[in-house]
Amino acid sequence: MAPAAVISPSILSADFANLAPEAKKCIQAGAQWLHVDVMDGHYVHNLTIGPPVVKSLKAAVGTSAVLDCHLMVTEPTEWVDDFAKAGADIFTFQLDAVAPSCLTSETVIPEELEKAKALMKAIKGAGMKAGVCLRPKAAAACVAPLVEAGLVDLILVLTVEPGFGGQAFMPEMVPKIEALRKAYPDMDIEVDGGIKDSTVGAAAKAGANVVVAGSYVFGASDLKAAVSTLQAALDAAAA
Ligand SMILES: O=C(CO)[C@@H](O)[C@H](O)COP(=O)(O)O
Ligand SMILES: [Fe+2]
Repeated sequence: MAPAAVISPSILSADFANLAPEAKKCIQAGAQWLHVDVMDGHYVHNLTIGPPVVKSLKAAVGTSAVLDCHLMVTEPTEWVDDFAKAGADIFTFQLDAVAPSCLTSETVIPEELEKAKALMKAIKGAGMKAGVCLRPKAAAACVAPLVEAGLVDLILVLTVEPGFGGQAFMPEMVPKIEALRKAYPDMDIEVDGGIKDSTVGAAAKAGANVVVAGSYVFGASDLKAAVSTLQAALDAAAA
């Protein structure tokens, strides 16, 4: 069965002084997940959200939304337990943070592959779903041994360089989404970066079933209409 369509607004573009009401507005508008961009100032030059904020967000939304945590950090392994305790549902890490060979080769070198596998086992062992993120330069083929090992719950395709919201969608990432959907018909494939009314169709038609959108959703004059537009594009692609 094809995986369910999901909208995951990125709270990076929310008003952090009003995070709980902003999150609840998204849920009331029909969003099923909330995307939490975690940046450590090392992997990318930005500092955002850590476990205390995830804990408060979880307390505010309970089980009404999945907390979809996207970790752009240099040492994801160090954060598994803290995010699990805070209430993260999905822990997605940058594959190149643990396996930099994915940026220059279609095959991850064995030592790095073992590190990625150990991390994913730890994520699942801590009770979270394990996601693997491919930044634009990371080769799609590199996820194959991880999927074959049964460790991948979600593949996130970044359609911008990591670090900031509000960047332009990279259309050259569409073939990567298509290749992953062809290889993994039942996998949650998430697209993240520059998603709005004019770009969501291409990502959805290529096979993404989970769409992240930050500046489009929180910058909209009508947040509910923005979420509905994204949902309609996913529904049209699935039909
Ligand atoms: O992970 C990232 C950026 O590194 C994203 O989740 C962005 O925060 C999405 O923002 P928009 O491109 O939708 O404004
Ligand atoms: Fe993200």
